[in-house]
Amino acid sequence: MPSKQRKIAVMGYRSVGKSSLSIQFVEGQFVDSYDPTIENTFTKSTRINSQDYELKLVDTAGQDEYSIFPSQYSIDVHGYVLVYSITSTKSFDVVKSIHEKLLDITGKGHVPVVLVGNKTDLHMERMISAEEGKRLADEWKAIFLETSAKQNAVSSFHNMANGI
Ligand SMILES: Nc1nc2c(ncn2[C@@H]2O[C@H](COP(=O)(O)OP(=O)(O)OP(=O)(O)O)[C@@H](O)[C@H]2O)c(=O)[nH]1
Repeated sequence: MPSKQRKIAVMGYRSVGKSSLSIQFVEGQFVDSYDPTIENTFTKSTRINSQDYELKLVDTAGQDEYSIFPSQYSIDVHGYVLVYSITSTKSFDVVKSIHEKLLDITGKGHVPVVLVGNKTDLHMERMISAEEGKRLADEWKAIFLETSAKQNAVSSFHNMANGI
C-alpha cells in the first residue's frame, strides 16, 4: 500500500509541552531545556496497522484566548493535537477556546482532534482531573489521552494518524 500523508497541527497554550511531545515522538528523547517555539515542522514515517504514514507535525507557537486563530492551520491540515497541561487550568481553558475558533474558521461541526492532557508525571500539581478531560473530549467526539512527554508520547500521534 502506498504511504498516506497526514499533516497534523499541535496546538495549545504556552509551555504545555507541544515541542517536547513532538520531539519525543520524532526523536524518542525528552529535552529538558525550554525554548519557546515560533513554528517547527517535524516529519516522520511510521507504520500503523500495516499502513505506512508520512506524518508532518506542525509544532505551533503557544496560543492564548486572545490569539487570532492562525489561518494557515485551517487549510491542508488533517487533524489537530490540542495539548493542555494537567497542572494548568488556564491551559485547559485555552484548548476550549482554540477548539471553538477551529469550528468557527473551518465552518465545520466536527474536526478530528486528539485532546492530550500532558505532564502526568507532575501528579502532585494536578489541577485538571482525567474525568474533566475525558468529558471535554466526549463533547467534541475527540480521542482523549493523558501522557507525559517525560515518559512516552508516541501513542498520541499513533492515535491521531489512526483516527483520521
Ligand atoms: N515534568 C514535565 N515537564 C514537561 C513535560 N512536557 C514538557 N515539559 C517541560 O515544560 C516546558 C515547556 O515545554 P515545551 O515542550 O517547550 O512546551 P511548548 O508547549 O512547546 O511551549 P511553547 O513553544 O512556548 O508554546 C519545558 O521545560 C519542558 O521540559 C512533561 O510531560 N512533564
